[in-house]
Amino acid sequence: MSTTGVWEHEEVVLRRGARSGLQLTVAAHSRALGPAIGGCRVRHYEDWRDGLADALRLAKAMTLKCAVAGVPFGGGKSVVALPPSASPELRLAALEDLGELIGSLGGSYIPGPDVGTGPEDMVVLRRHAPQVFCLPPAHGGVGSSSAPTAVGVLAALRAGARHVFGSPSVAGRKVVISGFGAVGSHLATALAADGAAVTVSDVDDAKRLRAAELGLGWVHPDDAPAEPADIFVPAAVGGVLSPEVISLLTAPLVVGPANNQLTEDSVAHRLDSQGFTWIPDFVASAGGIIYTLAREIRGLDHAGATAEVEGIEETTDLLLTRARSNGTTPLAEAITLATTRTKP
Ligand SMILES: NC(=O)c1ccc[n+]([C@@H]2O[C@H](COP(=O)([O-])OP(=O)(O)OC[C@H]3O[C@@H](n4cnc5c(N)ncnc54)[C@H](O)[C@@H]3O)[C@@H](O)[C@H]2O)c1
Repeated sequence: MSTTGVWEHEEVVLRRGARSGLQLTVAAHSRALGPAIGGCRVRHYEDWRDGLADALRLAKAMTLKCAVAGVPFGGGKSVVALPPSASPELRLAALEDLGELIGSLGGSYIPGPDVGTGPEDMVVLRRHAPQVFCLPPAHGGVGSSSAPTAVGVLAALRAGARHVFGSPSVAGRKVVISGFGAVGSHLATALAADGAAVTVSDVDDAKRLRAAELGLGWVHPDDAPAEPADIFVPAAVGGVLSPEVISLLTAPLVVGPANNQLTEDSVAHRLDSQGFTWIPDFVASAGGIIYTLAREIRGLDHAGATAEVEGIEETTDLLLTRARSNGTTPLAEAITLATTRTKP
């Protein structure tokens, strides 16, 4: 099972929105373990087919994420391909269209926020869809899952640090975080509080001031992978780990929340053979779904749900140990674990 293959999906629905005229995609990769869950991505693509490709890739990654996290759901994703500088009215019309499309699937795909959407947008989808995740607290949901996602990344990071440096502690370690957004800023403050020397990076240069206020270093995004560090944290967009970028990397441990970080699966072998330990993104970034499902489906309180997110440390530890003893990569071990769990 590769994470870059395209047509393995159970169901892919394409529709032109009646209100917006925009192209909508809902992809359900696998429902072997339960309904497909995954975020709703609303952004500009050069071509709507790039949005379709994104939905296919991301839905598959969600299948892996759910299976490794041990939650009874499958992988899905929805995408709205916006034109450049879409008006708020057009965006709202597209969300209404998408809600209607999701509603017509009868609960077999359940959306949550993703790039370009937030908890308030789930209120719009909920008008049509039987179920959504991460509604704002005022509407009965847990709201943004970026904080628990960061808790999960820190758990994976501790396991990685134990394997690479012999200690889970980040005190005195240099950490470079590429992407100073919702998850990246939670990570930066937590790691700095634990004694790490943190440098952040973002395409939005306006965030430089915030970094300085927090006493964090700053590096231009193009230079982030080459910045000398112990730990590199991809927390922006996917497709950042290419053979070219790896040739510049200095940090022996790479772990972060960005989805689909590798340009292709073979990059995992390249990372491994060049002495880097890369924790698969779908393992490290599962904190948001683990937390949200624990709260919204099982009714656990914040402490109980957070404790489940911390379990990512044990999962990561298991995968790294297996990779080391089997002479494989953490990606291969994670895919094996997911495949075992999703087999009929
Ligand atoms: N928020 C969650 O709960 C969650 C869960 C799982 C995975 N993720 C993934 O983690 C990543 C970060 O999520 P987020 O919620 O913090 O998103 P966000 O949009 O809040 O932050 C992303 C940041 O990355 C910056 N950025 C964009 N392109 C960049 C580039 N090329 N180099 C450097 N910076 C760049 C943006 O300006 C933004 O500040 C995304 O890939 C997301 O899909 C998030």
